Amino acid sequence: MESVNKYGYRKGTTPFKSWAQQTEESYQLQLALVLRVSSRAASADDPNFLDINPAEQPTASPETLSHRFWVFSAWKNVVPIVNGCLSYFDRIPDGFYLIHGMDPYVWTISADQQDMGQIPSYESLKAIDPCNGLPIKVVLINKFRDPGLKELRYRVMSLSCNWVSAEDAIHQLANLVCHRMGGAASTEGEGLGVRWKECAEALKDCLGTVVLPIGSLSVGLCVHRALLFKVLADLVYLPCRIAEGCKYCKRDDASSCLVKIASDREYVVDLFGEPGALSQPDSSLNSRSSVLVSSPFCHPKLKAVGISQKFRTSGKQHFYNNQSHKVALHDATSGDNHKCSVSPLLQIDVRKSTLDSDLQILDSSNIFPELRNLSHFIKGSLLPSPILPIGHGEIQQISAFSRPKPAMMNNLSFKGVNQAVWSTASHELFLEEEFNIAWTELIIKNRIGRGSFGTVHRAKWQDADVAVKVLEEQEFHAHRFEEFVREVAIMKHLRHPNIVLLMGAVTQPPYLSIVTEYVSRGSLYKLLHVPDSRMVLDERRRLKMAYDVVNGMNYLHQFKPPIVHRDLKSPNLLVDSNYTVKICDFGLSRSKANTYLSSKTAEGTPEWMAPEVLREELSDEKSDVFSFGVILWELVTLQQPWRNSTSSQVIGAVGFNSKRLEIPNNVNPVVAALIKSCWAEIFARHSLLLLPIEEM
Ligand SMILES: Nc1ncnc2c1ncn2[C@@H]1O[C@H](COP(=O)(O)OP(=O)(O)OP(=O)(O)O)[C@@H](O)[C@H]1O
Repeated sequence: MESVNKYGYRKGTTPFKSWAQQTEESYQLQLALVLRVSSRAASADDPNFLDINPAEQPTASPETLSHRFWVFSAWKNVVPIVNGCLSYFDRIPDGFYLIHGMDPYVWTISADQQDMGQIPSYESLKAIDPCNGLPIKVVLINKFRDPGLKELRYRVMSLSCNWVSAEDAIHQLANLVCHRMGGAASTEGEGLGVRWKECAEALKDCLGTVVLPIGSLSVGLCVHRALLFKVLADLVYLPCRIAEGCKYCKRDDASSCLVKIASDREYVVDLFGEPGALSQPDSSLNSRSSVLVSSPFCHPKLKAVGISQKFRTSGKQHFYNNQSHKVALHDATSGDNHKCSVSPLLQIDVRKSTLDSDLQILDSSNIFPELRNLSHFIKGSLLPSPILPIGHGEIQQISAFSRPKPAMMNNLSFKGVNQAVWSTASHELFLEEEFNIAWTELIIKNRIGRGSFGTVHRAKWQDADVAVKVLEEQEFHAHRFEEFVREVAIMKHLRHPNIVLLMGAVTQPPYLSIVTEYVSRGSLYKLLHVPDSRMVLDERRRLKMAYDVVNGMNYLHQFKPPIVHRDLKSPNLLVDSNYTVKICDFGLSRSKANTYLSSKTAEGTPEWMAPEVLREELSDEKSDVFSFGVILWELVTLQQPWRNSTSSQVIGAVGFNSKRLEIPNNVNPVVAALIKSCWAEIFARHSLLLLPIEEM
């Protein structure tokens, strides 16, 4: 084989091979590709093939996905394509890239042996001299190297708290993408292709590389719009795939986005003419081979196939029916601008914001790194997962985790406690002798605080500084005792720098107590609300504190089974000598939280509580997200939440009148957006802040 450079061109020349050579290689190559794709197609026999369950899907590497997309988008009329170019399963990873101006065929037949079946590496593309006249351009998706994309992601996050339906979300995302990538256009004849080339060339010059971050493109073809839309849709877990064909252009790499709404309906999203408009997948789309977007939800009109209700069944039918892959489908353009139904998950009545007002540019340059992690928390904490209930089974589950043995333990039993209160599980739990601390081992010092469940003292235990919370009630009612057991059981398995460390418990009345590490600066609440707090705690330190809370809460929410605090508030956050924040007081707080409307309305602390908790409705990790929003508000404003309102007024305002604390204008807009997203109604928090666990 002739010597070629790594981009598939003969060194110093344009690619050239004899006709016979090309035919032979072309045949071999197509055969190999067909075999490979056929083996992929065989997976359609798997009844789960189309099920959306990302947890079970191994995540493809950026190179693998880029390669697949590149080859398929360039060769889609040569080989049969299964389920579009990027499926619902595929999340576009950071590092994904799309190569323009270079044919995968040329690359493949001329690549070195070790590069066969590979995409040109990112490094080799990055090393191309942009001035060498080659038509190569690489569009990169990587939020870490792309401030434009980062900013778009923040904007989507901030928009998401106002979305009331999937349709709303799609509409705003499509507008965002369209607006960003050159605006609406009815045909590519309007010069978009030319404008894209000009924009790409200018960027190449300006950036000094052929690698163009997608967020920097001011003009985008349909394939770029589709990629950007999918990236943003992935961010908010809107099921989206990219398929061949586009209503507006006839380019080889024409692509469109399809979104899945409800469980068995998918629609093509318009990203050009009428951004956000949805149409049936079998509407006429241009592509090189007149192939229309085929959809497992939309059976070919050539054959009468019954409508299947089930996604899985539809998928199977789609793949069993050979013709559905590449058939020029009946043009069903009439009435294809379908206004989709609202997903039940999203049917809530929250305020709608106009896109214009949301399109304000957020200055990403002054985003502190900590903010990335705040978003991380909001995302991470919202992963769908069962809540830790308060029954015995869960305690057993928790106790399956191991705990290092403390240096010295005694053998106290529970003689003083009414045996009737012991359930089997909690009894077993407490019989773990390593856990008990004798009251006599504690050297009690000054009193440091008082909460609704007891008095807290500073003490020494085995030369360590500890805090001892002596429970108010020592004559235990069964219910109370279980609360005590619960808090201890939960805490004893937790190990995290942002969670107060449990040392043990005194389990013998009249000294029933919980012993934790001593955290020297006391509560965050006290620290924030003293007159010179702004001097002591500069903004960066306060954001770092928010990040600590994020970290600790993420740990609790990721715990198996997840732990919901339910009473997250600044008085329950302790600050150590290094200003590290540690979360405390969970366990008991769950039951306290449940009783606000019934018994504690007047004396409780509803200022941090989520509306659903105040209304005594079902709550989960998202309730903690709301409370975190209040803490973040306290950290940036240094004000006390609802300072001039009584508890009952707060319950009425937040719980029943959708009122929220005011965010002053001088708050960093990114932080303000984060706070607002924490304060969305629970359904919006749930459905649209289901964001991936990764750094923003
Ligand atoms: N481990 C600790 N180290 C240092 N100070 C602590 C520790 N635990 C609690 N405190 C202090 O004791 C105070 C009372 O704590 P406690 O957890 O009993 O009540 P609370 O959280 O303030 O109120 P409530 O229990 O009603 O929610 C805290 O505000 C804090 O200042």
